[in-house]
Amino acid sequence: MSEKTMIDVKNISKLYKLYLKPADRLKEALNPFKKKYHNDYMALNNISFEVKQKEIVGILGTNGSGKSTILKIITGLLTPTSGSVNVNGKISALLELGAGFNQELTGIENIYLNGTMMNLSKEEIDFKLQQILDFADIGDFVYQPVKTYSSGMFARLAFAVAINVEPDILIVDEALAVGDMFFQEKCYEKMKQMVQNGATILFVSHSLSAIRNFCSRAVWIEKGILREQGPADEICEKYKYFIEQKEAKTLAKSSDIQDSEDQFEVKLNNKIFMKSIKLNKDILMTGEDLLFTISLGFREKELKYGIGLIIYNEKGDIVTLFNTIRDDIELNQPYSMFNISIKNNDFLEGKYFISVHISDEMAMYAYDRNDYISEFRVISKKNLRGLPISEGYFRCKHQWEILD
Ligand SMILES: Nc1ncnc2c1ncn2[C@@H]1O[C@H](COP(=O)(O)OP(=O)(O)OP(=O)(O)O)[C@@H](O)[C@H]1O
Repeated sequence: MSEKTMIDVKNISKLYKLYLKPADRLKEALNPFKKKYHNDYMALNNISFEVKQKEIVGILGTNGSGKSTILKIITGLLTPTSGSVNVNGKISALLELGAGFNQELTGIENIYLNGTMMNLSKEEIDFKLQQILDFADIGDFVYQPVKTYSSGMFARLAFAVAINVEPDILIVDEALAVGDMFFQEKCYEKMKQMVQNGATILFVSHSLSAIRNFCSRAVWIEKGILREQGPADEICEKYKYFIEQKEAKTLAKSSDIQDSEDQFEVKLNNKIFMKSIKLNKDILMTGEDLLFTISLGFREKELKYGIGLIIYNEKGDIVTLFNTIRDDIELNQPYSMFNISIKNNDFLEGKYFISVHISDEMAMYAYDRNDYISEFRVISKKNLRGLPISEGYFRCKHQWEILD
């Protein structure tokens, strides 16, 4: 492996000033006695790491730990409060879905817009256009404004552009999470090829299995502090154990919580945020009813939104998900409480982790994301001989027909 350093992050810190009300900013600026109207918040605290050429480095950490902030600093979208970043080559970044795209322009126009931003000439983009369209594979939608795209289509186009502009460094922030499995596989394959040809990849994901299978090394950032870095599987093991302990504590706390109490710290910037999630049971048998109750808070009333509940297994793979957008349920006014019920659950033996995402109605922008915020344990039902009724994570409802 080449030893050339492609990204050198040195002692990066990022301090945010948190104002309770927008007016406080002005009050502070005008106060003759320099009275402080804000709280300091260290989103990143003295982070250092290097990424060498042809490495695939995964960044992990719980929600709000600073993963996106460090990526934005590396790509130059944010300036650090202190420290320095040296980048050796052309970066192509897939950060928030939608960043770098103009919603009013068509897919094709956006390809040209993005190509130009990556310093490609019109001729170079003409040359790559077919490749990009083939990879995105979204048919005639490329002639429609991207605001009409589903989040999956959007991810396809954004990804197709990002990898086809031949970057030295590709930075991917959770962008693949919205794509379908087939497309994800295609992207992983393409990224592996890029690395063989000399590219370097920095990759944020909440999926431990994605980091374990895809990355050579991992950097774990927790609450703004670099907790560990090293071989991906080693760091994933440590992180998994950390999450388990953390969730055990959350669960113990959540069973004491009464109705009106907010389970999570209030997020000052979110227009919509999750206040709590409750489960009717945290240990249950296959076949019992499962009920999730999610309560939300709103800082704005005129919003369209969607809620998704994702269930992961212990490896971090998605077992299933429920999403109002995918279920064609329109939410266009503040509703403070939601029940999701699963009758006669089909889960098999194991521990399952829950994430709750609240997004805009296109699932492009996350108002609030709470990953691994709760869990439940399922005990498999046994058959008459005492054997578990099946193996795996899920047993579909089915019927045997004996025909002869
Ligand atoms: N513009 C901002 N002003 C104030 N605080 C901010 C701002 N942007 C981010 N933060 C805070 O900085 C912290 C780090 O945010 P960041 O988005 O980098 O976390 P993350 O690890 O990417 O989280 P997630 O996994 O939820 O995407 C969070 O607590 C967030 O609320």
